[in-house]
Amino acid sequence: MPPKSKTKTSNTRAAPAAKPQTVARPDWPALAPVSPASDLECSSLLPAQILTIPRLFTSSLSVKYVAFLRSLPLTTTPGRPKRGDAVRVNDRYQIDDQDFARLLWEQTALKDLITAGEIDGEVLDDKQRQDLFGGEVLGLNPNIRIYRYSQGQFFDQHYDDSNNLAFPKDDGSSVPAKTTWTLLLYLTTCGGGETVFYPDPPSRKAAPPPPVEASPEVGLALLHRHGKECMVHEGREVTKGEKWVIRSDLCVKR
Ligand SMILES: O=C(O)CCC(=O)C(=O)O
Ligand SMILES: [Fe+2]
Repeated sequence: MPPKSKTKTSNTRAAPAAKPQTVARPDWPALAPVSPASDLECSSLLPAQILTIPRLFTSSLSVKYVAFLRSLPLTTTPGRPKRGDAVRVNDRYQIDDQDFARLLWEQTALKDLITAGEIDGEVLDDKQRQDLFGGEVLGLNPNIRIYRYSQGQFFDQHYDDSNNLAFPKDDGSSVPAKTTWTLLLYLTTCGGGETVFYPDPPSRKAAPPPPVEASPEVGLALLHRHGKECMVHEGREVTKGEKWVIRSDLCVKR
């Protein structure tokens, strides 16, 4: 059952990423057709905390991906989470795939939109962009996670941690990096399944601001700040259909 109360759980975290599988890379379908960055917009759902890019994946690409992702060996959440880990009830596949992370970054409009730093129609300068993304953006975390939530499945309230990694460069070397924002790319529209964020009250005595909800939409990319400045959030129970998500993170130089 999903949580009844919407009160904030103080220190629940998403379980740390499991060790990437040492299996062959999936034969990911070509990332086409995609819309050019000039046809898309990056807007704030909550300024400096949550960004959205509708139609990052076209609907035909999303449909193609869902059909392909079904063929992957997804694993249903193992029973009880470890102490302190959030309850997540869904089917998941995870792989360390730097080539796919690079394609997802470069062949969709993501790289152009994020590095151009045009948000809500305003172009950020270098300093503003680095402040927003937590440093010099390198690309996407090679740790790719695929989620399928069927009816009744959900991801309980938690925070997402920032992780350190060695970010792979084209020449085979790597740069010290850390993750600063979560990327959720929704491939389907479903009943329920909203990703809901609970902003902190401005002071201890103030009433908590209303939650901010994002409903899964075909091809919609959502980015949210994580690590120290992560808001408590959850994936609400899916009530109809299936919710498919590709998850990665923005990486910056450490
Ligand atoms: O599926 C969702 O809506 C939320 C996923 C999430 O919070 C996570 O991957 O950490
Ligand atoms: Fe999360």
